[in-house]
Amino acid sequence: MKVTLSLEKSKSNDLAIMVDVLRASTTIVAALDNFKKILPVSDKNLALKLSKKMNCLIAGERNGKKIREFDIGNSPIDIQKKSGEILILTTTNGTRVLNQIKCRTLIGSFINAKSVANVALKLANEHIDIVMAGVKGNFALEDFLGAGEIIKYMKNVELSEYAKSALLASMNKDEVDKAVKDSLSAKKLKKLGLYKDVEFCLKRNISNNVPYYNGKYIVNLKDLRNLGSITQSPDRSSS
Ligand SMILES: O=C(O)[C@H](CS(=O)(=O)O)OP(=O)(O)O
Ligand SMILES: [Mg+2]
Repeated sequence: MKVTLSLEKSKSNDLAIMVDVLRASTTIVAALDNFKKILPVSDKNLALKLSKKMNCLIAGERNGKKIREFDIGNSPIDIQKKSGEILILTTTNGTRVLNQIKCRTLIGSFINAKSVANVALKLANEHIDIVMAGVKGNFALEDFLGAGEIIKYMKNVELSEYAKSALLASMNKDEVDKAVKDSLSAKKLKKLGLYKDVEFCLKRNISNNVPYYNGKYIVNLKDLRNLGSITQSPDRSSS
């Protein structure tokens, strides 16, 4: 099994794991405790229109700040106080990057690293590409270290040098925590009074949820019973 690392766009036709530690991936993992499925939307006006038409909760932000007309922002802590059938979500990077990936896609973070690694190894045929969301096309340290945390749980795989670098960089938990807390994304969230989200996003393996994006919705694969239905890449021609 080959494991590679990319920024924004995926190099795999087999399986991708999208990582957006601060905060979209963490919010998506946390939201699946109380929502059946999540509709990731890239455009905020479309998201608002859909939420009215489908009469469901809408969450999202731009540049870290809650979008004014939305019910909540992109906080993994706040989303745990809500529940429902469908959640509509749009964020600055994570949902946009998700909609650009054409192969089967899981969503990973620090809070579900072990579970997403295990499911990825069961689902992939030969190539897992971990796709860092980054920030508006730029490298984001927290996504690199989050990818490394996931790779930690992938034994007997062939790592690219990029993937190996992420693994090496994520070995020391205290150093990882300090680096993420000092990251540009974390500093932005701290300025917005959202530092508690940063601390939450650094918790290790508090969730077994494994979000899977089927080209329309994000659903939870945690009990593995659904695996049989997703052996092939979804048809994303319409998205
Ligand atoms: O909502 C977030 O924490 C970030 C905002 S920004 O990228 O730091 O401006 O968005 P996300 O899509 O979760 O990376
Ligand atoms: Mg981010």
